[in-house]
Amino acid sequence: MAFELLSEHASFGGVQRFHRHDSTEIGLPMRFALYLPPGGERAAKGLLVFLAGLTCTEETFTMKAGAQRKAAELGLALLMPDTSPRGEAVSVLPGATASWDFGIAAGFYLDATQAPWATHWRMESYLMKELVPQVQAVLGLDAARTGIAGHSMGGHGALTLALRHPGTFASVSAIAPIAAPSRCPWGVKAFTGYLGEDRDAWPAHDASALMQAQARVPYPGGLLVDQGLADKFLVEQLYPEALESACAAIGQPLTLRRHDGYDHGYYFIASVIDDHLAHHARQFAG
Ligand SMILES: N[C@@H](CCC(=O)N[C@@H](CS)C(=O)NCC(=O)O)C(=O)O
Repeated sequence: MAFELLSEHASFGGVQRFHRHDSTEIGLPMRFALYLPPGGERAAKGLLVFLAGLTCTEETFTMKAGAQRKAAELGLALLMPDTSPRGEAVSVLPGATASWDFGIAAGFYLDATQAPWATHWRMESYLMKELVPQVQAVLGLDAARTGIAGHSMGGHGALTLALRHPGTFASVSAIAPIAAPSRCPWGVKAFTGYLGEDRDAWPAHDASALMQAQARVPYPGGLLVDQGLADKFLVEQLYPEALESACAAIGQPLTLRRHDGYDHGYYFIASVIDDHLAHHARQFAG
């Protein structure tokens, strides 16, 4: 595997790196960010994959969440992938750049089945078969020390990938996730475009529907979800209550914290990120 190094920056005794690599699954070069705690690759006690939301790149969470301080303290590596394929080959596709909630920067962490997206919009296979295993190999870490988290569209990604790939992650958490995409405008637009109009294909990528369908408790160590109550997307797009009732129905422990006054943005993420890192580190240690 070849990760081209684009830049690196000392950070809290560790190093923040930005990389590019040729992705086989996407069929294009992809960028990602990787934080290594003090001691470097082989010193990391765990890996947290953090998936960002609509309009974001691999830089957004990396630069705005302030997660490196706590990651250094806990000895965690952080992997921040990009949110979709990019570049000339895909920006020419009709609809790829017309809106901020579909196409580029809106990959929804799934493999599209519909033309023209199915060729490159393969974010699930990219993460699960390519990027995460390659980074785990570099760090010498396995599933027992790998967690996944995300914000908004990335919260949807974290929850759905954790439920669709049992045994791949030790822990999962989300901040303001799109918890029931089949019933919100962002999700309906993305699923219609990427998965097609036949709604039978949608529940397999809907966190609340997936949770409801689990035969046994998938994450006995518990899920952590934070949601701001001044989030302008809460009522129309996020549906944390759907995830809450699905977890209750199958007995999945869930800590869903609702925070007065916090909006959808990175000031909220920065306010709760330390708790998310601690949530994952606790489960790696166990
Ligand atoms: N562009 C949208 C907002 C999109 C948005 O809030 N994106 C979230 C994820 S869903 C985000 O993290 N944006 C990047 C940022 O805040 O830096 C709007 O005009 O309302």
